[in-house]
Amino acid sequence: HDRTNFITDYESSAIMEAVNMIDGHQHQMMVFGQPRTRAGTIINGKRMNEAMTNVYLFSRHMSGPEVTDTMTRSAKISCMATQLMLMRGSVPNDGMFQQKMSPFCSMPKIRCDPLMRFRTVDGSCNNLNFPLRGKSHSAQERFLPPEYGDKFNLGYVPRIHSKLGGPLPNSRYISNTLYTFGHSLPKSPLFNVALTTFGQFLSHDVTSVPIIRGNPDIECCDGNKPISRPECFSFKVPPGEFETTCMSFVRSDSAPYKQCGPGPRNQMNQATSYLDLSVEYGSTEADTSRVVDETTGKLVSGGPKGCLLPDGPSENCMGNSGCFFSGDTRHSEVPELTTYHILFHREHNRIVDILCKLNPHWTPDRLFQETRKILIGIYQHIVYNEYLPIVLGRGLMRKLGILPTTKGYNTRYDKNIDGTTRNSFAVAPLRFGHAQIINHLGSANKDRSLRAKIPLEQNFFITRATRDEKLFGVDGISRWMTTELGFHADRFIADSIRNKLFETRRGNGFDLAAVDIQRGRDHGIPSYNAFRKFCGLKPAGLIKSGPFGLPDHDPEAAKLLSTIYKHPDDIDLMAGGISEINMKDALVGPTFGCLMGLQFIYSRVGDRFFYENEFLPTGFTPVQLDIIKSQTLSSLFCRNFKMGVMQPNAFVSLLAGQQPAVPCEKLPQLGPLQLSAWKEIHFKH
Ligand code: HEM
Ligand SMILES: [Ca+2]
Repeated sequence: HDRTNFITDYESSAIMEAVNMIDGHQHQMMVFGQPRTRAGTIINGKRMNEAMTNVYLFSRHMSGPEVTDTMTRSAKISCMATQLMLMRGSVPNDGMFQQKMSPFCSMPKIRCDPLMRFRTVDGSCNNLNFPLRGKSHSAQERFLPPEYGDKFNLGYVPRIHSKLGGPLPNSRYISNTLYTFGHSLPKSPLFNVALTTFGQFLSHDVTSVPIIRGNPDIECCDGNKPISRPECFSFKVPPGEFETTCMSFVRSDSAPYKQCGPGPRNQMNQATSYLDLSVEYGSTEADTSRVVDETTGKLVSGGPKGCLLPDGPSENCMGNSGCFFSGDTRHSEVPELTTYHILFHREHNRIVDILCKLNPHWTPDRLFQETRKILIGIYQHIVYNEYLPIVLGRGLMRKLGILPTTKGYNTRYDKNIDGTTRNSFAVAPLRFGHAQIINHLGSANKDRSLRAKIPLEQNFFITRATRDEKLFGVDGISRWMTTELGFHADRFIADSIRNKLFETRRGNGFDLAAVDIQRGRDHGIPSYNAFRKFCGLKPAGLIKSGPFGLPDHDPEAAKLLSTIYKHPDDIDLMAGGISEINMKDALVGPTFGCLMGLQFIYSRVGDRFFYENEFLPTGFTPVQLDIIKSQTLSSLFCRNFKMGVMQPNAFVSLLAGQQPAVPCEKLPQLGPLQLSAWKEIHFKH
């Protein structure tokens, strides 16, 4: 009994001390109630890097400070109190710690309604025993415990140390070496920009990690000099490559782990982890109420003819062509991505119109929910039936048991599986798509001939091309992106994002490939070799190709890795994974394949509302399910854009000569005839 009291004292005093420290610091960081000062403006006589504005647009806090700041505060207090206790030589007791943290813990205690027919907007209560699993604004899960650089491994310092002592190699140096030297196949022989961008759309559905915010926006470079403050992790770039030799990097924001237990920093995911089109519908009730017209159940539209996304605050985009609004704030990162947002937006509204005629007695809310459920079903089917078989290979999908059947139920739900997005998955394997990005944006005519073409870097967060119906517009862009071949998914990264990401003038941009590596270290992601072992793959013993070295790299990549890293256990997951030889019939190597495979098992098996589940009334009836399973992405394109003709497999370019173009009428339909499976027999009393 005495001992318990003794521990209680330690927990309480560490937590109280942490509260004072964090609140004091938070106060310094934020001038509450003041208008936000954006990057690019002049502060203390100095102009901040304008391209930072774009970084803040991309990695911003999607919800108001009341959501994220309280969440971050709890996480910081937990982490700091853990550190204080460890410094004093006491080990935190989980239960006691959580109990003492509860007044400062902003994780909601949720009660679920087991009879709830539709998935919640924020992902909570998907798992009835663990309501917070996969919920928006919570910490990502991990495959492996973090490896940070500070004494107690709590995340105050990112992963920075080599196993042999000294620092890890510089991220820009890795990018300059590994991502440029050698011979790339210039373009994929088959796959188009629509495949690349679908990956981005899906990424934004499952992960959205904000960077730490201050007011004014945090600057992490002072000219050539990296600024030393806890929020910063800037890195050097060689002279002459960018305007300055400092590349600004702000660390990711954190969220409490479970109910604010003791432990290291864990990064926050603002999106719901589930494949639930939160990109479109939002990840909080507040977001959803902004995108839905509650008088009709439709999504609010905008644009001159009312068939684009609604207008959003112009400060959320660059340029002077206005901004849009959608469930995810990154909608205008590139116009191809906006096109996907508009694709699903239009399909939602089209389905509402039909269901409304079939079921005139349905309320707008019922129309919204039923349509959302149908569209998520179609989307999940596209992810598992069309997208992932290309990325992971059909054979591996079958082996993992995640290939959908063509008809009927395929229930694999397991309430013990956690569908939450894994940190390392979002920071490395899922970013393989960055290698597929090409250097320009285009638009095509109905015969798929090129109509216009502009450098990609002129389009980041600029809505001009999307709105310009004459030259580009969603019709022109969708015809182009289903035709234009993407880059081969290998270790070579396009100039548009490796040297010009977010630039507003020559030289002030970013290197996304280097940032990806740096982000992995920021999140404490263990090394490539640690994940090889986790996957049951042979870890590299030496840094060279062959049986004793890197078994899944070609000699050229292995040689480059050996010039970069001192020790095989230093290799960053991103660098080691993306430079592997792709698996047969896949776009990723075995390590990324393993981690993506696992995550996509969890995303499916851990989702009680997964479309293939035989769970009524949350699931579909057999007839409804077969209609969902007949749908393809190409039919969605056809229904919502002026495609004229279309190839049956939307991701394989017509230029590949593998499939004939067919008239849209030949593709699967989803009209009143098919949707009559949703007609409800309504008994009048
Ligand atoms: C032109 C297209 C794209 C641009 C400009 C872009 C840009 C970015 C940027 C700036 C970040 C944040 C980097 C950081 O600070 O850590 C990011 C993150 C990410 N990107 Fe991309 N990206 C593009 C396409 C893609 C594609 C095609 C995929 C996947 C197939 C993808 C997957 C991801 C993922 C998973 C993240 C992590 C997001 C998070 O956890 O919040 N991106 N991207
Ligand atoms: Ca989601």
